[in-house]
Amino acid sequence: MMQVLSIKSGATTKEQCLSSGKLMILTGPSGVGKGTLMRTLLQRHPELYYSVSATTRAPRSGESDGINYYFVSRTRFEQLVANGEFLEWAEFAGNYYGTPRQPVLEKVNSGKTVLLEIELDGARQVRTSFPQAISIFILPPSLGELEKRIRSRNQDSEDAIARRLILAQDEIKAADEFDIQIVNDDFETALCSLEKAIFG
Ligand SMILES: Nc1nc2c(ncn2[C@@H]2O[C@H](COP(=O)(O)OP(=O)(O)O)[C@@H](O)[C@H]2O)c(=O)[nH]1
Ligand SMILES: Nc1ncnc2c1ncn2[C@@H]1O[C@H](COP(=O)(O)OP(=O)(O)O)[C@@H](O)[C@H]1O
Repeated sequence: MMQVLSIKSGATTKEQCLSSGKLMILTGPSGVGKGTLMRTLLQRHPELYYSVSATTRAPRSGESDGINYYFVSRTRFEQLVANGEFLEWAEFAGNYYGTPRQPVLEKVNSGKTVLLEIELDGARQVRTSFPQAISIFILPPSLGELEKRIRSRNQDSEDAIARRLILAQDEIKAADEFDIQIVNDDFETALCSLEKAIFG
């Protein structure tokens, strides 16, 4: 089925013709388990395409450039914004994050299912540019459990944790804007719901 999409690129707007590819947006507060769900999903379904974002955040231990993120300086990120290289971008907890435009469009146009794991502001931008995108919000069983998970990861400073917990409350309030809500309480159950959302 052919779909005509309107893609906003900075000040310009252009139309793209997509074949059967699907664009899935996955959003949820920090620590809810998005990364863990994504990793497991990609292991089980290597045909899915995960969009690697650019960020100005410093790499965490175990993260690699080009795999988890493209780690760039603020200056470089701002150049990429100015060149219209991002499908969407946002500032989150003091750092920039953005989705490289070209690979996502190429993969969707070639019929692939593309997964974007992005925060709320970026998700809103993509939903405006791609109304056909399917958006999923991952919820924690409680705020207390969310804090436990962020801390158990043992990767963020107290300041980063505090910022993420404040942002989490606003993000959770927006869950109803999304097409599908999944509570990540039992991991396997959440993964199964995610698979249903993606594969129907
Ligand atoms: N808008 C936007 N958000 C992103 C992008 N990449 C990652 N994020 C989001 O940025 C937030 C922070 O990510 P990260 O620093 O890896 O922290 P974590 O969510 O606590 O693991 C998360 O909500 C991510 O989903 C992107 O390309 N664009
Ligand atoms: N269903 C779950 N139950 C308990 N712990 C979980 C669950 N899902 C993820 N976690 C743990 O929560 C922590 C945060 O998960 P992570 O995937 O890094 O979150 P996010 O990418 O959303 O910030 C990790 O230690 C992960 O192992």
